[in-house]
Amino acid sequence: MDILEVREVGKSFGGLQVLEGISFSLTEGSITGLIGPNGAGKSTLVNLIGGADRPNRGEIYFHSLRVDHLPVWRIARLGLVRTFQVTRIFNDLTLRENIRLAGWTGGLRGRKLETEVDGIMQLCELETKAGVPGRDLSLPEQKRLQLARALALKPKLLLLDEVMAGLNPAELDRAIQILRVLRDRGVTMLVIEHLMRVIMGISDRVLVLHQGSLIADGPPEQVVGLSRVQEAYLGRRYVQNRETAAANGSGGVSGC
Ligand SMILES: Nc1ncnc2c1ncn2[C@@H]1O[C@H](COP(=O)(O)OP(=O)(O)OP(=O)(O)O)[C@@H](O)[C@H]1O
Repeated sequence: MDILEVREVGKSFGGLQVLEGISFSLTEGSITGLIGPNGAGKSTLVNLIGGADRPNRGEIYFHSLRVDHLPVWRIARLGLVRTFQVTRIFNDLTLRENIRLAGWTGGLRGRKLETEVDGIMQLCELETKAGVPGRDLSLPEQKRLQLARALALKPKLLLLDEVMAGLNPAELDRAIQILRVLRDRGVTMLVIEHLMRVIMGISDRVLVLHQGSLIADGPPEQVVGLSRVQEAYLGRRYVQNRETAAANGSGGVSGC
């Protein structure tokens, strides 16, 4: 069953057309990677889906309910939650207070709120940091707190905007593992990420944006092998050289 439907969405800023004719659906319980070169329109698209901005054209449906005119807080209460590229946490509050505040904003109270916070800290491997102020957390801990805060809003669909940037390989593996657990619990995810290792490791499907249009949609291995996707990332000349090298039997370079 589809949890999200984006129908012919377009967005411009002044005279700049940033997104045009974007249409796709997300199946419940899936992880979809959203990739594309810098400036392709990925964050803008996620802003529109999460309600932080309005499309100029088209419609967005969450569980068949039209949401593109609703405020962020109402969309979040429906279970459509996004994280931000830049970590947004409260430095003066402890880690636990940061998560509790998010849960409170999402409508949880009393014992239910505390139990939820405990479960999220355990999942995100943050229990030992419960009393540490936001400002004293390491970057990986701040990233996991960002995810934890989003989870406290009880998302059905989670929009993750580059939550793994700056993590080392071991921390990436941990973060990927957490996302897999979330999927097993039924959370649908749309993941913006420049790290192909992450995209290839967790996505059931990959969407590719280039200059405001969707240029590919399919299983990860298939999508990264498409020459139009490699051209978008690496340029036409690079792809032509690579194809010539392959035809001459001189090997190739792995794409993207
Ligand atoms: N509020 C805004 N006003 C004007 N132009 C904007 C605004 N937001 C985004 N843009 C422009 O829209 C285009 C797409 O930006 P966007 O941030 O969505 O790309 P992106 O694919 O997320 O890039 P990156 O991978 O670098 O984060 C860029 O040309 C950007 O400068």
